[in-house]
Amino acid sequence: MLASLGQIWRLCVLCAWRPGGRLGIVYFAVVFGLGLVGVHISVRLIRWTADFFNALQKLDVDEAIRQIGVFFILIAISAALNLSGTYIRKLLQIRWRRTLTDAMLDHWLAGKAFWHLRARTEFGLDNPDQRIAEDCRIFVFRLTTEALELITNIVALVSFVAILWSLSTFALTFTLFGAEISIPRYMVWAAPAYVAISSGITHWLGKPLLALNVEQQKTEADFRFGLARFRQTGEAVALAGGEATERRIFKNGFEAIADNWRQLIRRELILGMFTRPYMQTVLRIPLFLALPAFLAGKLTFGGLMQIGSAFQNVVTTLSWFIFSYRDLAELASASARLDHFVAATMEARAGTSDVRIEPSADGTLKLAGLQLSSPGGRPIQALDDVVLRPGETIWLQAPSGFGKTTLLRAIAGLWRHGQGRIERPLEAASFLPQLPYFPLGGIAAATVYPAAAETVPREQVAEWLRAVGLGRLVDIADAEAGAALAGLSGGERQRLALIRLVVECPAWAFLDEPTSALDEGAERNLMQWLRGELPETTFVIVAHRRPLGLGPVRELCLSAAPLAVEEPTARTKPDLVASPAS
Ligand SMILES: Nc1ncnc2c1ncn2[C@@H]1O[C@H](COP(=O)(O)OP(=O)(O)OP(=O)(O)O)[C@@H](O)[C@H]1O
Repeated sequence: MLASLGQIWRLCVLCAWRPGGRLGIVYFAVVFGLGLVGVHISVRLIRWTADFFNALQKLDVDEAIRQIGVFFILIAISAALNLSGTYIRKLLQIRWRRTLTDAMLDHWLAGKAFWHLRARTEFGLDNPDQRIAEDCRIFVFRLTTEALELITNIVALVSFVAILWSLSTFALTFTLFGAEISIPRYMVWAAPAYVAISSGITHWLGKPLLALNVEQQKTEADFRFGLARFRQTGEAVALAGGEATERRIFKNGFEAIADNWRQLIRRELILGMFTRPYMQTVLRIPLFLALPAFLAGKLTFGGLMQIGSAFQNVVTTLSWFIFSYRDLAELASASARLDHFVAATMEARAGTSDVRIEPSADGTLKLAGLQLSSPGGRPIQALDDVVLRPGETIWLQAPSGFGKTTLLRAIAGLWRHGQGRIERPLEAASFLPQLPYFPLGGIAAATVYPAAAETVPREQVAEWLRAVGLGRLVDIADAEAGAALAGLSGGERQRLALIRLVVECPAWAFLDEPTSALDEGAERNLMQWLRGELPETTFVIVAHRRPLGLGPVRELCLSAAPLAVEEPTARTKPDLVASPAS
């Protein structure tokens, strides 16, 4: 309980104290103010109940008609308050959802936490995308609804108890085991006692809902992610004929949803078996309790209805916890997931590493004592100390799985597992991964990524596209690129991605198998064009064959780390072969 309150508080600070979120506090105050006026109207309605029923008892037609008019005015005000309160609350919800989503995106992107969190194993974080999209929505929606109701209910409770106190002047007198017992103002004590017992039962019955809600959100997100991933990898599945396997995976994913759902609805049913009759009886109980006083002539008919109405309001207000239990459980589970998300991103960012990255004083790239390993500690690659000088073109080669990509990740500052020192020039470096990423948007946006499409002149983009043999994309450079990009061959994608280097114009470019899908002629032409565009750039290229078209190449050969590759012929001694420039 205290842990949940702490989580909710931390998230509230994220919503309300960020730029754009503070105005939400004003909205919150306005909705709260409207809620207070609403409480006042409810109090007035209790008095109206007495006036109206007393007029009926006295058969006073004029007064009864006047009270009907008063009733409609009160209801009209109440409806206006309710509608305007709901409208402003929704404005508040979108505002705080935006600030909370911004905060979560900041946490996810800062310090490349998203990269460290990409596998759920290391930090135990599942579906970060769902936490940002869905849990932020649930949290803000539930928070603004439940918190406002809670505060308004507390104020309302004070008002209604005061009325009940002033009306319950009579005592309940009865005989128990020969002793006469009298409980003064028993209507006032009956209400909290009734609700306290009921709340205890509700909490006892509904407690498992919290864990079940968390699990439900996780299974739903896993299923959705599986479908989205399938959409992206459809071609591989179609070619492999993997539909039956995919079907089985989806079936298992949905079974996990359905299994948890069954447990959830069973638990809700058990809770409902208590809360449903409670909701229905709560409106009748006060009449039964006040009946002795009415029959003894201590209350008028109007007084009976008024006290019944006051009691109902007290009990309904006190019962907020019971009625809202399911929603509160949802708020608590969304808070727990978001809080865990924030903690995991902070932990991922703060993670220390024995692979030290330091600025290089002389513009060279130095690797010293570098031994990278897998997250589990298995040595991956071995490399003797080496110095790479500006202006060189370096070909980094080794058999598959020896750790070439991992080395580039370490140089980029992403890979933390292992030890050693990397001295890097401070100037901008560009990294091109094996599978280039294409963002949503037009061809132009995909071409100049990560720069924004608007920052590069259209004619320039067209010129580059023609230069790499993709002139046919020029006419649709601004159109939605989805279909056109899906139709690009592997080699065409690599050509498109290489344009990005020209946009960035880096001092150092680290390329991971940039031309693996191109024939030698196309590779030579493309790389000659690239060298012409980037005469000063130092290229470090991971490839299985000697890069063409970039002039003299220095070859670095990565060797297997001890026990890194389970082959009978694997070398056990690290060795580095640096051939002279050729
Ligand atoms: N996140 C990870 N967790 C565990 N092992 C990993 C992880 N990433 C890479 N590895 C392992 O590290 C080793 C080196 O992988 P890497 O991708 O660097 O090889 P590579 O030389 O680039 O291979 P290829 O030429 O096939 O692309 C492999 O055995 C791989 O399974």
